Formats: sequence, structure tokens, C-alpha cells
Amino acid sequence: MKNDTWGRVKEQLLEAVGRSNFANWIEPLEMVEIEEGVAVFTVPTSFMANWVSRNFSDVIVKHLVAAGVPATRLDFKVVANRRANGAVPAGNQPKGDAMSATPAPAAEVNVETKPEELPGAPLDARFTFDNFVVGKPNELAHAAARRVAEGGPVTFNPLFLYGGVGLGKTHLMHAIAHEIRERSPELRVLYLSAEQFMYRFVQALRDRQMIDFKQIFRSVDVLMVDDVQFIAGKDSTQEEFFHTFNALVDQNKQIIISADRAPGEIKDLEDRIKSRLQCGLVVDLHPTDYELRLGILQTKAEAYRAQYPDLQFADGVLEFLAHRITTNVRVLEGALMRLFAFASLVDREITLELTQECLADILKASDRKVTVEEIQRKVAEHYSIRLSDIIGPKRVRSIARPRQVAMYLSKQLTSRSLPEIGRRFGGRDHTTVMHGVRRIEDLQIQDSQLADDIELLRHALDA
Ligand SMILES: Nc1ncnc2c1ncn2[C@@H]1O[C@H](COP(=O)(O)OP(=O)(O)OP(=O)(O)O)[C@@H](O)[C@H]1O
Repeated sequence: MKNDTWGRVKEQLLEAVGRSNFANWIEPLEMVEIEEGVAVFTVPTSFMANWVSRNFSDVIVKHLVAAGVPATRLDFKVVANRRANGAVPAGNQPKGDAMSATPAPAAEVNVETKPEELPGAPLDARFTFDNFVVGKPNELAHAAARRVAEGGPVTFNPLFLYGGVGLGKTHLMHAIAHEIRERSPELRVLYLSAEQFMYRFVQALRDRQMIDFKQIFRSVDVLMVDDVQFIAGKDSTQEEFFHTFNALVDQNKQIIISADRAPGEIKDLEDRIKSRLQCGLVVDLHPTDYELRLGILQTKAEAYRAQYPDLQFADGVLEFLAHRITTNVRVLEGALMRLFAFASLVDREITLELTQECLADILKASDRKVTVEEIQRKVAEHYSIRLSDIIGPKRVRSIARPRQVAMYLSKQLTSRSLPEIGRRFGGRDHTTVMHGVRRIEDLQIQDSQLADDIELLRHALDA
């Protein structure tokens, strides 16, 4: 076939597949010969051979035939000697070796991108499964992560991990990547943040390297994208992410995604992406509880003590921190590190006093803000009465006393004024609240059962 015939067919294909597909997939093809109904093309990469063969064969054959070329099927040959991981402008390919090679199905040609060439983010060596403390709030997420890391047939795809700030999503993602790399070094694992994904995508568009981009992202065995909420509202990045996602799922490759909230709650994320993200297993990391925080502190303190055996902890310091710093694990870790640094500087035992002095700002910022509504709910639960009764007008003692307890705790644990508290108790006057608070203050002294109840409630509200 003459080159100008292929040139004319290309013009038709431009209209048929659109400018972007044409530039990415058709333009780089070079027609070499037609033999016994097989139209032979050279392509820059095996990925491209596969992709064009799967997605554009029919349309190419159709237009070839319409132009009078007797083609019934296509064959692609990857031309050797190209740039390591990229396409070469059409028309510049060295042809010698590839042309004399035995024709091979496109799928058998394999141009490898080595793991080190993958544009991923580095993994933190500390973020392993061994260093991850498991407790009730994260046991499901941990189990799912372990399962994915162990490999075997893909059971849930994608694995979607979500949770609030600093609860261990990134730690788990890195742990999975470490484990897979250790167990199956031949697998190509690509970990990166959604922000980096966008950055690579924009860069590829700008440098006209979309073929490389697609090739790399669609040729990995495990794709891990952290903080996916970042692409919300970024239309072209979402589009590309969606296609990458589909291409990998189609090939049964594992995808692991993390976000700060559930897929359905990510605003400005296309519905089709939301529903794709929900297809596999969605697990959340719950806010830490006291036991998990204490476990994390103990593990970290032990590791630190192994390094600095002279370091002394007074009893109750770790418990105090686990009790007081409830925001997230990152803050907890930061507090512990500061404490260690301070203690080794002043060369003193870490006492409760030293802890309070050294971490005053963190402790203040971490003070939990309890609401009047939470107090009312907990008190109602504790005394097995209805929440509406706490707020309502009933005056029988079995209801009036718990109501006074709730008023007392509201005064103690929140910064609300008496009139504000009164308003939240069904619009009562501030004098009624004041009376309730005083009554409980007095009664506590004589009534040990009441004192215990209040202590229990205070603890529950603090946790
Ligand atoms: N269960 C845990 N055991 C040990 N360390 C933990 C645990 N959970 C969190 N951490 C530690 O807390 C810090 C914050 O965790 P990580 O970066 O994984 O949080 P994240 O959920 O990804 O937060 P972000 O939403 O900010 O991205 C890390 O140093 C991590 O090692």
C-alpha cells in the first residue's frame, strides 16, 4: 500500500476516533506492509500494540477496506531501540531489527518498565505491619490490608480505606506495599498520592507524553492512590483516573485507594467514580479509643527505651497522655517525641508534672469539647430514661434528679453560661439551672452512689 493511502485513511480515522484518541493512538502507527490480508504496523511500545489492537482494530480495518486496502486483520510490531519508556515521533523509528523479526501477536511482546522507573512516591520504612498497633477501631481495616498484601486471587477490588486525619491510612498503604514487594518482588507496585497522580497527568499532557503516562499507569500490577479526595472537582484528572481504574480492574489488577471520607461523601467526585470506588471493599478506620492510644504509646515508648535505656517513666504518664490526647495518632506521636527530647535534654525522669509542663500547648488544644447535647444523651442512657424527659417538664424525682445531674455536668464540662444551658433544657430559666447545679454539689457529699454515677459519667464523656 502506498503511504499516501495510509495518509488518507488516517484523515478518516481522525474524524472517526476524535482528536485526542487520534493523537495518542493512531498518529504514532506506521504502516509497513500488507500481506495476505494482514496489515502490519510498527508501534513504539507493546502497551500501545495491545491497546490499539483491543480498542481500535475494527475501526482501522473498516477504513482500510473503505480505502480499497484488502485488510482483514492487523498485526503490530514493537520497534526496538526506542527511548526507554516512551513513544518516538511517528516516522522516526529505526526499523531494521523489528521488521525482520518473526511476526508475533502483540500480546507476546513485552517492553518492561522496571519498578524503579515507576513514578511513585517513596515508601516510609517505618510504616510496616509490624509497627502498626491493632485495636478495635482499626482491626477491620488492618485485616483487609493484610489480606490484600498476602496476594492470591483478588477478592475485593478496589480496597477503599477511609478515616479521619492521622488515623493510619498512609501507614497501612505503605505496609501493604512493603509486604507485596517482599513477598512478590516481581510485581510492579505503584504507590502515589492523588495529588502526584494529577501532577504526573498534567505534566504528561504538557509534554505530550500521554502514551507514556497511560502505558506506565496501565501496566502496573498494584496501583495505590492515597488521599483520592484530592481529585474531587478536577475534571480531567478524574476522567483519566477513571480510565486508568477501569483498565486495571479489567485486567484483574489490584487497586487500593485511601480517602478522608467514604466514596459517597466525597463532594464534586463524579458519580460513576463514586460507584466504581464502592464496588470493592470499603472499610473505615474509626477514631482511636483509649486502649488503642495506650497501645500505640506503649509500643513507641518501648522502642524509644530500647534506644535510650536510661530514660525513666513515672507510672501513669502514658495513661495520662492516652486519656488527654484524643485528636489523632500523629499528635499523640508528636507529643511523645517532644517529651522524650525534653526529658533527655534536662536529664530528668518523665513525671506527670514534667509532661504537663512540656506539653501544655498540646494538652490545651486537645481538650475535648463536650456538648450539652452529648451530656444529656449520656445521662439519659445511664439512668435509662428518655432523652425527651431530660428536656421535658416532668418533675418526678426519677427524672428530675438525672436532669439536675446533666445540668451540673454541663456547667462543669462545657463553657456554656447558665442561661445558655437553660435554653438547651427545654427553655428553663437560669435560676432553675443554678438551683440544679447547687443541689448536685451538695448531694454528692452525702450520697456516694450519686458521686460514683457522676464520676462514671464524667469518665465516659471524657473518653
Ligand atoms: N495503629 C497505629 N499503630 C502505629 N502507628 C500508627 C497507627 N495509626 C497511626 N499511626 C501513626 O500515626 C501517624 C499518622 O498516620 P498516617 O500518616 O498513616 O495517617 P493518615 O490517616 O494517612 O492521615 P492523613 O489523613 O493526614 O493522610 C504515622 O506516623 C503512623 O505511623
